[in-house]
Amino acid sequence: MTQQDKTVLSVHALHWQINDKPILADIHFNLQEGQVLGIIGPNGAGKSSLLRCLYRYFKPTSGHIQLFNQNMTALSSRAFAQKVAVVLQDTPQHFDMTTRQLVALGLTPHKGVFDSHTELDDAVIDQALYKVGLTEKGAQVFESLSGGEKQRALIARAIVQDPQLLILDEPTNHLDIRYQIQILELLRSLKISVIISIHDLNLASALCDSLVLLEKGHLIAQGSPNQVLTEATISSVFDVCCEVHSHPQHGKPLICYFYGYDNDLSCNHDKGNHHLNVTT
Ligand SMILES: Nc1ncnc2c1ncn2[C@@H]1O[C@H](COP(=O)(O)OP(=O)(O)OP(=O)(O)O)[C@@H](O)[C@H]1O
Repeated sequence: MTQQDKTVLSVHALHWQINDKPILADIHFNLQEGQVLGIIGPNGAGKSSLLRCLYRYFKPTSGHIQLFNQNMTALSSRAFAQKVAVVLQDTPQHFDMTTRQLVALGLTPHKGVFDSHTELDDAVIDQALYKVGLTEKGAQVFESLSGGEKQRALIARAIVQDPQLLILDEPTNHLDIRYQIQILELLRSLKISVIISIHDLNLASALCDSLVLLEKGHLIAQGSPNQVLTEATISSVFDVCCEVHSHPQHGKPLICYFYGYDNDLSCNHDKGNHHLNVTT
């Protein structure tokens, strides 16, 4: 297989604007097969807008997105849904639907109009519920689940969809720390290509193969966590003081933040001696 064959998604010179207001400018990156790519950046940087372009909710103003070396816009909705699953932060309300019924919706793109529900379908749904730790919640009404349980149910639906590319907008939002780690490790274990937007930089460092850092709609850095998560870049883009160490377990960047932002602050990077110029 050539390197080009292994490129799942290729974004080139992507621009998106709305009401003449540029939101994304000249974004370009590639996603390789089986990799987890994290989209990071401050509030309003354009992470969700970029993902919306990738799952075809927004039409880019200009630029190209190729999925498996094919122009993404050329795919039918059904063909797209067979390849790409999406997990969003704000989901439409699914009144009266049980968790199991919601997860079963993931089968839809692979079913013909007259195909019936099979024992194998049930096994696939059981397996997905088990993977996200919701075996006991299958019969419960989806809307009555906690925020974190809903999030995990939506991930189970995406697993059932059996996509080649999974796009998730802040999948760890409602999750406690154990489930944040567990869900991201689960996504890695699926061995499919994944794009997630994520706020927690330490989680992004630990569990993403590569990162794309956005600021005000521009691509500031991309590459491995070691390449992107430097003290200078983090403090400039996120306007915080920090030190970056090597994580004792996996060796990737571990970011320690400094506190005291109520007043004027300054970071002294030159001396590697970060301090806040305030009394707290
Ligand atoms: N439909 C829209 N109409 C007008 N402005 C929009 C629209 N969608 C996004 N924007 C603007 O685009 C910018 C980027 O928003 P986006 O939601 O993509 O950022 P984000 O990085 O996901 O932010 P957050 O971390 O806060 O979720 C924001 O300034 C937002 O107000």
